[in-house]
Amino acid sequence: MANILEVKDLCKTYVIDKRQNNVLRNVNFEVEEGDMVAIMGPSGSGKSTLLYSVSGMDVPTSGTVCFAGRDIAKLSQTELAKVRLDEMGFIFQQMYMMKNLTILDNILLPAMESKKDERSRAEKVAFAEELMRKLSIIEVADNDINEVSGGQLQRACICRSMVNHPKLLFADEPTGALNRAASTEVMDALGKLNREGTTIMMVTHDAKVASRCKRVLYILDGTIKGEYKAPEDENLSDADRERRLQNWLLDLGW
Ligand SMILES: Nc1ncnc2c1ncn2[C@@H]1O[C@H](COP(=O)(O)OP(=O)(O)OP(=O)(O)O)[C@@H](O)[C@H]1O
Repeated sequence: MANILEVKDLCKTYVIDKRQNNVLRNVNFEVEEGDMVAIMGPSGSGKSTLLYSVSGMDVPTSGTVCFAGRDIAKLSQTELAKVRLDEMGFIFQQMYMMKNLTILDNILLPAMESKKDERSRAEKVAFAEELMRKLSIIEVADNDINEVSGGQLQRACICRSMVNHPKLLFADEPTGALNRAASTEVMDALGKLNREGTTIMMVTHDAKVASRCKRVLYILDGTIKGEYKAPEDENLSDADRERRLQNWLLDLGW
């Protein structure tokens, strides 16, 4: 499989009141097409900064980020905005949705903005509905955003992030605002999309969530301290997977 993301010697420094905060220090990693990677680490270790720096939402201080073979620092603002709209999907802990639109219309928004393809509105609607059916939320298509559960709303955000067929889905604490049952629904949805070929990179502090990923990168003080590969044995239970990851994290001082 080809690499969809290649990160080399990535550094990010914030300067506040002349004090330097070296938040990311020479971070190196790759994400292959079809992968599902979790970034874990203590609060303040740089997880979100890393996600934002590699997805073009923030500008690194130094180092390179190659997305689908292109160095994103070399793209103009317009080109980067187009790449982010057409080729990347984003899911956040806070589920930013437009209050005056239905769930379906919210999901359609990025498709309506995109100039990538020649799909008619009817084809875009059909695809949005297909995604909603896949993630079991088709029954709330015409609901307002305050007429659905937290788990349904986050699954709607996932549909919205998928509507332009992204090459890579970025998620920042996608289950952070959800209870355990809703969190399981969301991880089931992301797992299903990954098995169908979607590449996913997410930040999470939750080992149960991370244990559903194929790889875990552990970041501490802005440096990747270790990489965990989930066992491929399909007979392992979810509890076993979580226990193994927990043990690995404990060894790293989690
Ligand atoms: N825009 C910013 N300006 C200045 N400092 C920032 C900014 N964003 C983040 N930081 C600092 O960078 C460091 C890492 O923050 P970051 O949000 O990446 O950590 P995190 O691992 O995602 O934490 P958490 O798990 O608590 O969300 C922190 O010290 C934070 O204060």
